[in-house]
Amino acid sequence: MSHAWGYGPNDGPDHWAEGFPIANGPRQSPIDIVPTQAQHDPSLKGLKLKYDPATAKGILNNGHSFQVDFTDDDNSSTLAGGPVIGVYRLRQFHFHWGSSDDKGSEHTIAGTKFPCELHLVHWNTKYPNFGEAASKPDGLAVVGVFLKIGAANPRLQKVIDALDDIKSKGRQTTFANFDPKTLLPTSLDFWTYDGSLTTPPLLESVTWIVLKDPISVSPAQMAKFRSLLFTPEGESPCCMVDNFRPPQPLKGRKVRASFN
Ligand SMILES: CCCSc1c(F)c(F)c(S(=O)(=O)NC)c(F)c1F
Ligand SMILES: [Zn+2]
Repeated sequence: MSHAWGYGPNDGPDHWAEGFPIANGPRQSPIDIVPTQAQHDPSLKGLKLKYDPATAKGILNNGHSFQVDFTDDDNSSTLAGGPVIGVYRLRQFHFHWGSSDDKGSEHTIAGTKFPCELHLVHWNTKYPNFGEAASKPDGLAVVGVFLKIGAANPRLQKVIDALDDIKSKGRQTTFANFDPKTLLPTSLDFWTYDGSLTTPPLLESVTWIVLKDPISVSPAQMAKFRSLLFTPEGESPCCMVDNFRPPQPLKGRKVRASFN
């Protein structure tokens, strides 16, 4: 039975538990991060991110978001340090955003929503491949970065310029020579907690690393995100907006901060 899911009134986050009962599990994501309730953990190491631009492969409209995929058959692009043990390989990055600037992020900060959130997905090299890792409690590490409305972000422009080629679901094109480190804020201060994928299959395999500082995005750049379609060519067009899951119950989890 196919578990078709989306973000609409009939297949959106309120319905996901029908096909994915883990949606009501103990470590679901995203969450509302309350800075005053996060505990500074001085034992947390600094994030070690090493990304080789040559590993950038392609950009795809997957019908839920768009993703930039990376070759992950060696340790050319990796995450280590921070809250994780060992080395995690970069698999892809993608975004979640709103239909207007007052919503769009998945994580929130003391109830504050951002217009967009970037996710960089990495998998633990103690497992043989991404698929195996995605099913293990320490299998994935996702770096989340908030985007806030401001000046146009030149670091986003190469991604934005590719969107015209992937307007509809299933469209993809090459996307070479890109260093995702250029998308990160100067400070790598972060909050971390144990969570899940925020889209089906909602696997509880993600160590979340949410950066404290946002990067900028302009209204015109956000308009380009919102010009994408959830739908394939030939179907009545449905704008790709509001592709975010709302915050989920913390269920006793602790959020740690790498900073004071
Ligand atoms: C079967 C997963 C394919 S890779 C992937 C993804 F495509 C995705 F969208 C998210 S997310 O939950 O939406 N954001 C963290 C992930 F975590 C992922 F690992
Ligand atoms: Zn995501």
